[in-house]
Amino acid sequence: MSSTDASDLQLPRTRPATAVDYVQLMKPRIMMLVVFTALAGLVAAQSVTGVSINPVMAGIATLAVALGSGAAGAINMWYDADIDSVMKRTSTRPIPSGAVPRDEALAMGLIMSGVSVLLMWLASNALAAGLLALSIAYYGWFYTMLLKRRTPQNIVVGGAAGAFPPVIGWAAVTGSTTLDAWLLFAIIFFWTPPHFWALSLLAHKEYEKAGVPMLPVTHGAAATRNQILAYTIFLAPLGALPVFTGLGGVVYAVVSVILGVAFLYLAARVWRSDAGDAGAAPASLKKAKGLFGFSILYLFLLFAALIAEHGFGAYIAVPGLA
Ligand code: HEM
Ligand SMILES: CC(C)=CCC/C(C)=C/CC/C(C)=C/COP(=O)(O)OP(=O)(O)O
Repeated sequence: MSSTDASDLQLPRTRPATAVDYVQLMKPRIMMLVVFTALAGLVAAQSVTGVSINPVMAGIATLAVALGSGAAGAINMWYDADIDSVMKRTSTRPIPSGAVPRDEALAMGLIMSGVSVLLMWLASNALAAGLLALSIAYYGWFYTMLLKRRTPQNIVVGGAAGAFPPVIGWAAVTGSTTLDAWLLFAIIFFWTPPHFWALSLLAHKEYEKAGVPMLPVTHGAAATRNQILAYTIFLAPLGALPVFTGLGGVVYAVVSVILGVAFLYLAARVWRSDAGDAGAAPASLKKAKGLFGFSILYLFLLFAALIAEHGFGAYIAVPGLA
């Protein structure tokens, strides 16, 4: 099977599926961060614009983002079953391990996509629902089916899928988007390359085996380390930019500057190392792993600072009682 055609791979069921398998199909840990960034957009929009939505509706809109993210994950696993069977990291996923048949994962992904978009529409408005549909299609179709197997820029262009959630949260409140919402989009967009390429330095042999043209496979580890540093140099000040638009206050300013400096330090350590090269020192691989782990903490803390600053008070505000 060519790595650009996965559509007719058959993987028969070889063991009964458990609830855990269906949860895993939704990429739950990634879903949590996706939901968190959407929640930050929702909370910040209420605080900045003074518009508040019914807390039950806010809860349903947040649930819709979770369902949409899970749906996109299931569609990704349906299409990528051939790649996932080849790579050690992904070989125990529900489809390659023979627990869930591919067509079942696809059906689940499609049904959940429809339900999530409909829920979002009912709970908020057409713009938020449209943006949610766009991000599901962006990850499930554009990134997974068109970009991933074709170009080493796959995750740069495809990264936009994961950058939509704060904009969706913002739109769910106001029915529109502003520069601040797109600034949050830009932060996640420029965060994605260092996030993923740090991991790809450790996993490049696996991607090579699976025929996926990730940057270290096509351009080598040194070029990947350069790109990681370049994106981080751009991301660090970008992460602090909300302070200058009024979206971020003192808490956000302190957090974003500390996080930006730490990210730069860790990216520079990887840049100076031989991580990803043939016979790389174990210490270098540890540095790349450390950068990958920190990238997740970075995004979590940055958006936690936004939520802290704009306050859960706005999120739970009951119209008429505020
Ligand atoms: C094109 C974009 C992205 C790519 C290619 C990518 C790739 C990956 C990969 C390969 C892993 C390792 C998973 C594992 O070890 O099994 C991972 C982990 C993770 N990613 Fe990303 N990611 C992307 C975007 C995002 C976004 C937008 C978020 C959330 C906002 C995110 C959140 C996470 C989290 C929380 C983990 C750790 C949980 C886990 O290990 O499953 N990622 N990512
Ligand atoms: C609201 C909404 C629909 C959000 C969806 C966006 C979303 C879940 C983006 C995450 C992108 C992601 C985890 C890519 C993983 O790459 P991969 O699939 O190549 O990684 P893998 O090798 O682990 O499968």
